[in-house]
Amino acid sequence: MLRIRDASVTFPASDGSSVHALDRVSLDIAPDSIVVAVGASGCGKSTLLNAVAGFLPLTEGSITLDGEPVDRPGGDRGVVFQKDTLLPWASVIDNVALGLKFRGVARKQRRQQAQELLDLVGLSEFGDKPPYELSGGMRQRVGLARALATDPKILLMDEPFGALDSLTRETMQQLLASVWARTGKQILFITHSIEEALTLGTTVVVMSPRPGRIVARFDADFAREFAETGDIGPILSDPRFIELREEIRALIHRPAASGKGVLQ
Ligand SMILES: Nc1ncnc2c1ncn2[C@@H]1O[C@H](COP(=O)(O)OP(=O)(O)OP(=O)(O)O)[C@@H](O)[C@H]1O
Repeated sequence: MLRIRDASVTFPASDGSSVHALDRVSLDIAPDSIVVAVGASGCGKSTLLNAVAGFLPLTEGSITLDGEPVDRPGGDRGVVFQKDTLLPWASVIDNVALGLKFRGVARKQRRQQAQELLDLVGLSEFGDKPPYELSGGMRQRVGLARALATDPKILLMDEPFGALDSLTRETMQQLLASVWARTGKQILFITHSIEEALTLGTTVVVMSPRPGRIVARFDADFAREFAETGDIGPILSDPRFIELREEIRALIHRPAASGKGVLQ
C-alpha cells in the first residue's frame, strides 16, 4: 500500500515568490488498483508522481510504501515517462534487463526474464533490435517492460501515452489494462485525458492548480471490463461513463463547483 499524507511541495519561483505545486495531498494506492490523477496543465500531477518516485523531496507531509518512507528513488517503484528514456546504443532486450543488471542478476537469467517481459508486452521478436528501429508505441512498450523488470511494488506512469497517435494510444491502453489484470500491480497514472482516466482508473482523482490540490475523487469500474474485453467502444458509450466524464470535465473547468465526489 502506498500512502501519501498531507504532501506539499513548494518551489521557489524565479521572481522571488514561491509556487505551491502540491498542497496537502493525501492519497492511498492499494494493491491491484490503478489511481489516475487527471487535471489541467500545471496542477501538480508530475510533481506528485516525481515525489512518489523519490526524485524530489516533499516540503511537508509523508509518503510511505508498505510502511517504508519514500525519500529516494528505488527499485520498488517502476517509472514510465511520456518520452522514452531508452539507451540508444543498447539493444531492446538489454534496455529491459538494465535494472536486473544493476541488481547483479547473471546475464543468462536477466535475458530470460527480459524476454518474458517482451513477450508480455507483445515484442517477442524485437529483443535484438536497437530502440531507434522501433515506433513510438513500441518504445513505450519497451519502457513498460523495463519498468516491470525489477518486479516493482508500484508502477508510476507520467502521461506515458500522451505523445502517441490515437490508435496507438488505444492499443497501449489495452496493453496496460491487460498487464494490470495479469500482474495485479498497483499503478499511479497521470494524464490530461478524462476518457483515459476513466477507462484505466479504478480511482480517478481530479486535481486543480494554484495550489495543486485534489478536488474530487471517483471510484470507477470500467478498467476491469476494459481489461477483459479490450473493447473501448461499449465503455465510451456507457451512460455512467458519459455522466462521470461530464462531471469531471466540469470540475476541471470550474474546480470550485460542487457535485458528487467533491471533497472541498
Ligand atoms: N522545478 C520547478 N521550479 C519551479 N516551479 C516548478 C518546478 N516544477 C514545477 N513547477 C511549477 O509547479 C506547478 C506544477 O507543475 P507540474 O509539472 O507538477 O504540473 P502538471 O500538472 O504535471 O503539468 P503538465 O500537465 O503541464 O505536465 C506548475 O505551476 C509549475 O510551473
